Amino acid sequence: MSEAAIDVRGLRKRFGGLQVVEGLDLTVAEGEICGFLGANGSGKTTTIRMLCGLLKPDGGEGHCLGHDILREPHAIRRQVGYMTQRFSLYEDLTVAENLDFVARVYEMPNRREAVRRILDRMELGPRRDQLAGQLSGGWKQRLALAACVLHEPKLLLLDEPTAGVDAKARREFWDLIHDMAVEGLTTLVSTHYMDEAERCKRIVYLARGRIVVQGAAATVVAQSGLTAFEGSGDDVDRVAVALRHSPGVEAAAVFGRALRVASLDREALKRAIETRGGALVWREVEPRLDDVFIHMLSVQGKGG
Ligand SMILES: Nc1ncnc2c1ncn2[C@@H]1O[C@H](COP(=O)(O)OP(=O)(O)OP(=O)(O)O)[C@@H](O)[C@H]1O
Repeated sequence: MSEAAIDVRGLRKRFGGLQVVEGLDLTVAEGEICGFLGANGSGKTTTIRMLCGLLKPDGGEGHCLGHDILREPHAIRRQVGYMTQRFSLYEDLTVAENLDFVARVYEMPNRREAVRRILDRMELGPRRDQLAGQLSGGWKQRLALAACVLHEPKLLLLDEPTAGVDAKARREFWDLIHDMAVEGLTTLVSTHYMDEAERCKRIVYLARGRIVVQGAAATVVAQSGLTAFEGSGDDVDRVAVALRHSPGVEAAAVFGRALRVASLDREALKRAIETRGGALVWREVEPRLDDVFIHMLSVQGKGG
């Protein structure tokens, strides 16, 4: 069993009257890609900032990369690459100049070689002399990632790194994360995208500053207890409206000519389909990760 890169217990943080993180235990193994999920405001960013020593927890203890999170935040910061939601690049500097600047901040020996290596690694070489401000969203994120890993951190903390980036660029960004995991880099990444959650070895779901579910995506789905049905036909939108307000139906979503419904209450869901399922052709399907998250978000929304 590999050593844990992150191992914290009972983390707590309060802002004014708001308890944002409340007794959070988290272990992430070395080389693991761990997805951090949860509704807006559930405490993901706050946790990430406590882990990398940017924010002092009110309580709790533990280690990040073998360093005590309370006593050795500086040592942790040196070995962590942190990409914030609003990563700022110097738009009027070129790609290479931005990276050279970061290398200076980290006082890296042999800066020129380090920048050349990372440009190659991230396939940014052909864009090295382009102004950062003129890059597309996907390339900007890739440059931001390059800047985060330039000093060869052991842990990457990525806070919604691909928000607003197109599907191809997002997929390539994740390919890079997986390539680096092979070399032993640990990643904790917050995301609201289900396809990204499915690319993590393990996901951790946060609600009101506590972990409520964690495990491999397939395990989380299998343990959810949800039943899902799919109906197909011409009248899906009208049937969706009718079903959405039926007892026992937690979610009803239209995908093209298919209507997907899910519930924890199998019998109530079947009754709803029988009475309000219209002329659609219905079949039971496997629940998916998005069904599970919509379920958890609705439970939270109802104060559960
Ligand atoms: N410095 C701060 N001062 C006061 N309140 C804060 C501060 N930082 C965060 N909060 C509040 O703490 C709560 C949790 O915020 P946090 O950014 O950790 O959530 P999140 O899960 O990352 O959300 P999102 O998915 O929207 O990024 C929010 O209600 C936020 O407004």
